Amino acid sequence: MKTLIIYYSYEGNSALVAGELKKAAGAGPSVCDILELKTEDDTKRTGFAKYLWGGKQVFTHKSPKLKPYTVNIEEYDLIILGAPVWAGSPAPALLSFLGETKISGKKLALFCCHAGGKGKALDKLKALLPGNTIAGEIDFINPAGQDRPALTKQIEEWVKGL
Ligand SMILES: Cc1cc2nc3c(=O)[nH]c(=O)nc-3n(C[C@H](O)[C@H](O)[C@H](O)COP(=O)(O)O)c2cc1C
Repeated sequence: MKTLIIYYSYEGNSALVAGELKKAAGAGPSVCDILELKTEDDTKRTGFAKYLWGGKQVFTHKSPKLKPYTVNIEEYDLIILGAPVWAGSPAPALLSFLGETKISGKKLALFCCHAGGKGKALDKLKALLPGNTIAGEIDFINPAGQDRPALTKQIEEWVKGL
């Protein structure tokens, strides 16, 4: 089984989940690669400016330019896609990736991180991935602030079911 995790994280929560997923999906003989999406503009904003800047991207459908990456989707049996929720949608950086890289006929699993209001983020993500099989979806409430062993266990269980 060869798995690829593709994720974007602005504040580390989705990165934490991706790291735990890699440990779980890469256990034993399985192989798990990881692709972190990074935006050209990697300025760290805080407070109200952060929500204004991020929310504007969502509402104007302006997906940011990504830093160069290489990926060969066809190599993988399972692709896990994840991002934080921004204004009820997947963070635009993940949408930039999906606009550039066609994923079709694959087995996928989706995750998102949020602060308690995931809205329809995972449904919106699924709508962008027609022609694939969605094997699982899961969401986490700011996991960086939660009990780590419980998170690890939850992720191991989820990965087993994919
Ligand atoms: C621009 C912006 C918009 C956000 N919108 C939402 C939202 O609609 N609902 C929610 O529950 N959390 C929202 N959040 C909080 C993040 O989804 C949450 O903290 C998540 O765990 C961050 O993941 P990350 O650390 O991987 O970036 C927003 C955060 C930002 C920066």
